[in-house]
Amino acid sequence: MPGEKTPTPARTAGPQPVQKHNVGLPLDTGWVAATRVNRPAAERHVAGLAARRPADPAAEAAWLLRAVGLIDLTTLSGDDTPGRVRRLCAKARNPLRADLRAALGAGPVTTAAVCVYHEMIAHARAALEGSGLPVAAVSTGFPAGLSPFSTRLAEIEASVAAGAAEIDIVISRRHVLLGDWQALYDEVAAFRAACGPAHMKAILATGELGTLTNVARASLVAMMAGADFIKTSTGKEPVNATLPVGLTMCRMIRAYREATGIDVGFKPAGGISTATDALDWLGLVGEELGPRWQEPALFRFGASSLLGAIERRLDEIAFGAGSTPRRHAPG
Ligand SMILES: O=C[C@H](O)COP(=O)(O)O
Repeated sequence: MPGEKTPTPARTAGPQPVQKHNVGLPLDTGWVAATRVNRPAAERHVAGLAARRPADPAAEAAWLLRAVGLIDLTTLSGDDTPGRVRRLCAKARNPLRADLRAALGAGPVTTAAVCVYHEMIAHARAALEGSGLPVAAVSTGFPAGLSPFSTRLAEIEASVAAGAAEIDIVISRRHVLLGDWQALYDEVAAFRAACGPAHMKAILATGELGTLTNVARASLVAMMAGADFIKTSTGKEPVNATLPVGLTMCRMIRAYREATGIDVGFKPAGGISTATDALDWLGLVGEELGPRWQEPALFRFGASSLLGAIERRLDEIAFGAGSTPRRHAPG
């Protein structure tokens, strides 16, 4: 692990196959009510992932190269500037140094996308021109999702018009906490309609949903309402992506697929910042959903600092321990 076999070292750089939209289902409240999750069982299950990380450095490097191609490289800060976004996009186009790729025998690689606030879409689009890399925009009053509903819809429409190919919406947590599944369904379905041709990722903000049962039910309702991806967190909650939450969401993606034949993508996000985190998440989706969920059409890491950590670990593998301080600025 993570997965049945070592992957090809690096995915081809550039545009990736686009997954068809999830057409959704009418809200099935019976299915939602019957869905429950046992937290101790979920915690026991994910505790085994560490033991299944790749044992040899070549396999680890291959999985880490795979992980680079799955990152939605993100900046979501109040002090974002066009210059910061341009530097981020340069990194997305060319995430690993040529000497490091050569030492690892890897071909060209890019991240999966760049993820920014609405105001930065035009700058990201300009900086990514010709690369085929999509721009994802967080939306609907990210991160809290508490602006007026009409404003949230207008924000989606403005971001699609500005060229965002992927829209990361946030749900109203209160609908989950109050068990108002119809309100959640209606909200996500309206967001889906506003996205038009853009792919929609539904951020559940799982750290604010209280229980894994709520995470499972919210996942199901978001998929019924047409989410193309379900995403754990904004990165701004006190608790962001955790493996028990990830297991729960993967199991719901599997259940939805078994019931409908529709593949919904998964995006863990928030606090994923080490190479071993990346290996554990890839192991989880490989075990629960299979190798198609280790490709960018169905899996993304939402992360601002994961790429640097992977690069440092690949450096150690390629050039030996002690290489990192010479090659990377601290931090
Ligand atoms: O969607 C992406 C997250 O906001 C990134 O969170 P992070 O800064 O903890 O990696």
